[in-house]
Amino acid sequence: MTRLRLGQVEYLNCLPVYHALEEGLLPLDAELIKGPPTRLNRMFLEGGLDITPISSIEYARHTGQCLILPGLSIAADGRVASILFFSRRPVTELEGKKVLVTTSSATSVVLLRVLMEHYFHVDVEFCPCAPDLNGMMSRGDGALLIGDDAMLAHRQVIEQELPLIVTDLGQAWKDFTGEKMVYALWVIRREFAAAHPGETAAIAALFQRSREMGMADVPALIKKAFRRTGLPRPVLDDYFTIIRHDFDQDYRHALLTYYDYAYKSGLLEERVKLQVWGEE
Ligand SMILES: C=C(OC1C=C(C(=O)O)C=C[C@H]1O)C(=O)O
Repeated sequence: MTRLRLGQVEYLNCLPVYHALEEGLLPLDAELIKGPPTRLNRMFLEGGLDITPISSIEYARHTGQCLILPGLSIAADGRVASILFFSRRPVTELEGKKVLVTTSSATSVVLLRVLMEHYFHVDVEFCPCAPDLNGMMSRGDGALLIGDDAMLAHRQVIEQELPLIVTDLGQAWKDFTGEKMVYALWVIRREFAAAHPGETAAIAALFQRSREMGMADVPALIKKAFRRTGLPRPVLDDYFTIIRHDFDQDYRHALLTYYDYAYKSGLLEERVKLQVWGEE
């Protein structure tokens, strides 16, 4: 068998799951490929990765190619702190305005579109843009950022006292639907799972173990996250409390609710069934 090619979102949200693997605390014979979500999505869908976190909206668009690894996601129950919309005016006052959306995201761009249509009731123009708060705000009236980019931009707003309103889309989604939100899922290529069932079982178990070990040593996560981003420790402490990696019934229900809205908004062509490895 050729070496497993494993994707890793290059944000802090993945640290709890990958820390033990990165540190060699668990054995992993795989090539780790880091990148922003949209790059990993593309690589996986082109066959360049065997297992990766994928934006949950991209899973829905390509269910034929993937199986979900059980018990794992990138999610939050309400406020998420890393999916943020920055605007000069309240979101409800943006009718007819242009907003910039980070090219690193797929799920959250659709989440923003759904919320604009069904919750904030405003019609805006969406333009893709590289993730850079200042550049984005110079080109429009709002900016969507995700991951570390969002957290660092939020710091900038606070430290420089920028006159921007920061809307947490996880919180807005919760206020709207009462649901949690699942931003990404770990998926495995169907062909890979069929050809290598033993390795698939081993890697699914390894991820669970790694995540348990990561969450059992939050101070180590915070130390590493501080080295990587320079974000204040209380911010990191808060983040590792609210960012979740569960995929139980509540999260599945929440994800299907999100897919329903994406479908209603014409951003998904079909209704989706979740296909989880080991449950087929
Ligand atoms: C919570 C997050 O989850 C994610 C959001 C994604 C998206 O919007 O497509 C994809 C992967 C995750 O990184 C985040 O990036 O902050």
